[in-house]
Amino acid sequence: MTAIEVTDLQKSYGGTRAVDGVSFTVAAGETFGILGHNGAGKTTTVECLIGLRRADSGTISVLGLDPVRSRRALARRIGAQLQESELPARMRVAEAMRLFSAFYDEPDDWRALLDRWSLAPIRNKAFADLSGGQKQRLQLALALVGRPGLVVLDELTTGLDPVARRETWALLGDLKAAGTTVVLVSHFMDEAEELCDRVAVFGHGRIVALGTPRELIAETGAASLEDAYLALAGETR
Ligand SMILES: Nc1ncnc2c1ncn2[C@@H]1O[C@H](COP(=O)(O)OP(=O)(O)OP(=O)(O)O)[C@@H](O)[C@H]1O
Repeated sequence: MTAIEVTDLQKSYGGTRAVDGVSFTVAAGETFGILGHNGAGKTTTVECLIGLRRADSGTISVLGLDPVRSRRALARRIGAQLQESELPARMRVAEAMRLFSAFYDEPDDWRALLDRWSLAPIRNKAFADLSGGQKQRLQLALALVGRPGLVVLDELTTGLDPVARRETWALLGDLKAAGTTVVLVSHFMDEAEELCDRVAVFGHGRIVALGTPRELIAETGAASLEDAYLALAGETR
């Protein structure tokens, strides 16, 4: 089954072509990585996927829905952790979890999620007083509280310490085992190699390579996805 189908997506901001004819599909249960240099169009693409931005042209289907026309219906079925999303400064961790769980018909147990994401000890802290990594973990727990079938994670582990990063990988492994479809935007090639079934390498608003990490490594004759990425990225500059 196909979870996401994107065909010839185009999006410009004024004179800047952020996304310039991108097409890809993501199968249900797949972990799909979106890689690429700063400004390659990754965030714009995922924002179009979840209905936060309207594409100039092209078609997008997410869980069988048009993300712009069915934005509210889709919001109940997907979880998103985006770069730099903010909560009210004074909102406390537990309060945010309780509030978000109320948006969904069959939410996960938010108290259990606090434990799972090591947020229980800071449950009474205000959002403004959290460290960058704590904010990140909270955003992720909030993205999962509705038990979504699809999660979109933009720079999931940026700002996390090495231990928290590995813990997050393990939790993502659990999500995958539960059959959740994951779209993961990342600058970490070790993360993409470990977690993703397939990756798309973006360059200047286009997909310049798409395949399993193993395929991209074989195609470029590299020793790792990081080396394969550097070889591919060199071609896009
Ligand atoms: N709101 C905006 N207004 C104008 N230009 C924008 C806007 N958002 C993004 N852009 C431009 O669109 C292009 C693609 O940006 P986008 O954020 O999608 O890239 P990205 O691959 O996610 O980058 P990064 O890795 O730095 O997060 C860039 O040239 C960026 O400057």
